[in-house]
Amino acid sequence: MPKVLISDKMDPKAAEIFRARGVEVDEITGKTKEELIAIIGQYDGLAIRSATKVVKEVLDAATNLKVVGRAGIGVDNVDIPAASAKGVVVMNTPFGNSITTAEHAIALMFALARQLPEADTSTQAGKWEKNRFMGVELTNKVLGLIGAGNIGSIVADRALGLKMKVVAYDPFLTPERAVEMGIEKVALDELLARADFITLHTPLTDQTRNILSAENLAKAKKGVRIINCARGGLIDEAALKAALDSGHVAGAALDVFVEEPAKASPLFGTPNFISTPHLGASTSEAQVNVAIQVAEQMADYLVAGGITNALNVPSLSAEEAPKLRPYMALAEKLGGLVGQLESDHIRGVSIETEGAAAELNAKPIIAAVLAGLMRVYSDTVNMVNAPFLAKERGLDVREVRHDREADYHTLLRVTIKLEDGSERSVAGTLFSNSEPRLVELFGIKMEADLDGEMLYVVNQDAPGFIGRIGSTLGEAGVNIATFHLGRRSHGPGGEAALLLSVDGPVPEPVLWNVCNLPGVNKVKALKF
Ligand SMILES: NC(=O)C1=CN([C@@H]2O[C@H](COP(=O)(O)OP(=O)(O)OC[C@H]3O[C@@H](n4cnc5c(N)ncnc54)[C@H](O)[C@@H]3O)[C@@H](O)[C@H]2O)C=CC1
Ligand SMILES: O=C(O)C(=O)COP(=O)(O)O
Repeated sequence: MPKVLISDKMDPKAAEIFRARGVEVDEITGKTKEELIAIIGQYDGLAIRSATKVVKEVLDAATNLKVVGRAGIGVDNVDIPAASAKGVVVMNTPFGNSITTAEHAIALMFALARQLPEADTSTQAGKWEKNRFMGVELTNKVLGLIGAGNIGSIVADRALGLKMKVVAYDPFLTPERAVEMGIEKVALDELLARADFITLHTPLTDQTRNILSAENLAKAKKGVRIINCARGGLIDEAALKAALDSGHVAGAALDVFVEEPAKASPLFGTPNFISTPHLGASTSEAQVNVAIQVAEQMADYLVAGGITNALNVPSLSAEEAPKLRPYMALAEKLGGLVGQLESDHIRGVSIETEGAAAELNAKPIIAAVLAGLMRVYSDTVNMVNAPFLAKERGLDVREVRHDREADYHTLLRVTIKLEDGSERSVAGTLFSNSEPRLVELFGIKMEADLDGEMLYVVNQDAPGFIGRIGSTLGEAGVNIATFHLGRRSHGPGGEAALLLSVDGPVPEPVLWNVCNLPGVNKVKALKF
């Protein structure tokens, strides 16, 4: 039974779903990195929010881990390249908390416009400072969105309802989408020059880090008010403090900080500064949404191999999965065959599909070929890390779809390009739409199941050879389960190949005996 650790506070629905789906679950929150490293080895899945930092050292200790599920959106607390290299799927729940977070941004915008927290503190202190708190109206003000994705577009919609004018800086926002949203797409400098309020809704990346730097804050309109419900690190906090002190920025509301938990920021106590402790996603509705989604997605993967909302591997929808699964099994076997036969000299691989196979989503099929191919280098290779490892090794991976009449209703061909420029190709099909079957091996037509322990023999076609190999194996107590043969030329006497499946591994001395039989050119034990 797969086992999941929930390491951040999560709605109880998550644990309920895991258990209902046959996944064992432990909820242990608030662990330090060292404590997490000590226990992570026993888990197949790790369900997190923003507090758990899934860094490389944690992943290195996670010897059984298959999936990290983020009950929320931002995954900057997960080392995704390290997870990919370890073959761990990283998934999030991209929509479950977006309305809630957009509402928090709007709440903070109102709070800034009317100085609500300070007015509340003063009133409850019995001061009744009616003349101290003069606010600004939102109607007709310009709201500058930095990032107009899911959350940004909900903020825009709500702001338009408040009769604000919305401008957005987002290099990936198409002009058509901007028109559809009723907003104006602008360059960052123009946004800075025009916005009365700026709200940030981008992920934290190398491009967005310090997007509101000292320089950009200086370009902002005097009296601007800034809201950040996205990530600490998007604003230079020291520069923001200086701009608030000088009055260039009239107010700032931060839900997120460079360092969290933020317990001693220089911003604390600054007039017109409002903060919340990363509450953007904290409503009961959003937390139920993300808990249900993350548990369903992780259970789908751990129990049934379905992949939804993964950030480092192509998705496999519930509709696609049953159709693709036999192809992925075929792809992995063909990759495994060429990998075991030619592991040392492969420079490139081309994956060709024809017939029914050419209609399918090729990404999972390619990943499965690469996983089979590279399993010879490490038995921890899987569909997640295989494309990553292939890239790291400089393997040239190509996909070709053929739209032509073929001998088989569906065919997958894997061709490897070797160091010396030569190519070798294997091909397979599906029998009864579900059973992977080899149909061609390095130019020799041959039908075989690639399954269990096998022996590959290349020999000179000559009478009596099959009898000799049968007796050599029989004398060593190796039972032959199936026997497949083919030859390169149509007539006798050329190169022939044998694929035998055997009931157990063939011991090394027996392999040598087979190798020493007259006419044998090559022998290789294979395992599928
Ligand atoms: N405070 C909180 O509790 C929460 C914070 N978040 C944060 O909000 C962020 C945004 O979430 P979504 O809107 O769902 O993500 P999204 O992926 O739908 O939208 C992000 C937008 O940022 C844009 N973008 C990327 N690089 C950019 C750049 N260099 N300059 C300008 N725009 C750029 C993208 O094109 C995209 O449109 C998340 O990455 C997460 O970090 C999300 C949920 C809750
Ligand atoms: O979903 C996100 O990106 C968030 O930042 C929410 O964070 P949380 O799950 O509340 O720790």
